[in-house]
Amino acid sequence: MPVTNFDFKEKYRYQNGFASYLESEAVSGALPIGHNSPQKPPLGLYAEKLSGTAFTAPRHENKQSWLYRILPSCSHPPFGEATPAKNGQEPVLEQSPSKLHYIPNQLRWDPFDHESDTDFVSGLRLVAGAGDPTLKQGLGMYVYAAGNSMDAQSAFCSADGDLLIVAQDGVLDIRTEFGWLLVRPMEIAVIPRGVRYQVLLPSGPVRGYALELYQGHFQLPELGPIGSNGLANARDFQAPVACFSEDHGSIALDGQNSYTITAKFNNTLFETKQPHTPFDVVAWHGNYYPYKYDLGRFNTIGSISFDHPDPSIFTVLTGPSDHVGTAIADFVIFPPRWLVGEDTFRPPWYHRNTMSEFMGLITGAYDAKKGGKGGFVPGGASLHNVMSGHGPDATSYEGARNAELKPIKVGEGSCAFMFESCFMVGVTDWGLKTCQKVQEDYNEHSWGGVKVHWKGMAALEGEKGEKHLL
Ligand SMILES: O=C(O)Cc1cc(O)ccc1O
Ligand SMILES: [Fe+2]
Repeated sequence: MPVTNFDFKEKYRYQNGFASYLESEAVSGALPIGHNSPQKPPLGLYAEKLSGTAFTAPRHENKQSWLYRILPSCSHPPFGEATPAKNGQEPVLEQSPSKLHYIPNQLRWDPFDHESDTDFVSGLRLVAGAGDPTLKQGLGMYVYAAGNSMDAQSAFCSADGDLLIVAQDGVLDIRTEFGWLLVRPMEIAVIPRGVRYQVLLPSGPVRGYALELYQGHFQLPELGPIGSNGLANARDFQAPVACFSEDHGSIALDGQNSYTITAKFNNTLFETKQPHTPFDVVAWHGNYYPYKYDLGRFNTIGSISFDHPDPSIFTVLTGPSDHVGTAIADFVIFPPRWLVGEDTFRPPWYHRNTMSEFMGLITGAYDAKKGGKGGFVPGGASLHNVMSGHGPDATSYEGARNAELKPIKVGEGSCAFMFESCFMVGVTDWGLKTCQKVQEDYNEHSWGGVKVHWKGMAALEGEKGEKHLL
């Protein structure tokens, strides 16, 4: 049996702060003092650097960590093609632009099915995406559904990007090289490019959403005139503490290797087997590490006078492009909040956006869309691609148009979210057809009933006794 130190280490202790320079040692004395790579690192460990940016990236962007581990991560035979999952379920990752469907229609999905035969990796399904991980450009939008923990002797990693996981149903207990993250519904986690991890399901099946950012890293949005606090506060992000296992087998790469490492590389899965656990990091320091965040801690800001603000005020994390203010991907939430706007149509306005908007619902209902069968429901999704017109469904519009404008709290017990991207996204075959969740009557259901409120010129003339035509 692998010897672990879980029993005497508090498994769910975290270190707080966003993009902080952190350090953690599971055995005291494991971190070299004043050195990164001494001739003989303490306790017989290997020093290994994990870079999240080019070595020469400017200081304010530079991301890297030093890992002090029992064996270096290169100690494995070459990767080969991944063996098909035992249950025949395979992840859906295909993202070549020629295989994506670019369509101007508004799309909405019924809740994606729970799956019992999959684990987190085989249960990953690419729904939509843009760009190309080989060029470190673009993003992928996923849903996942898993009924099983990943094998205790396995790890997954992606060379394609940073994965932001939105837990919708069920708990993810994520073991990473840096330590453990427990991620419950209404929490998110970010696993940076390259970090090895294993997803366990302590309380049964899980379902959720994920966004892989092929380019750059997530950061907190600028706060501008909001000031120095608000939205997602840096101190509420939590990073793991070091936690390791001692099972290092024999160093020989002899074919008797028991630990499977699955690597996602250009949206293709590769696999190798090594005799030693990948979770052998005894200590680490740096600013490139996985983290989690409880969306309940979001400090929501809104209008206290009139008009519905842009949803950018709800940005939790942003993956910036090279063009200031234009995101490869924003992660935005719609948490419970007070609406007090005077003489204001309070739900989102009708609009067409140069950005694409993929939305999901973690729990509850969204104030611009009906729930219920055929509506926007938890575990489902919608996509309003570049310039696809959308807005409240007819019922929500009429309700808000006629509502008494007293202060009300919307979204009590609910949380929708949006992955907003500057790219036109293509939908996969799985997303459009195989999943069989696309709501054929989305347009009719939502906007088929929008009424004409325009009184007509004749009535206006009658009312005012003059022509309004210029
Ligand atoms: O389309 C949506 O429902 C998301 C959204 C919400 C909002 O408050 C303003 C703009 C917007 O795109
Ligand atoms: Fe929108």
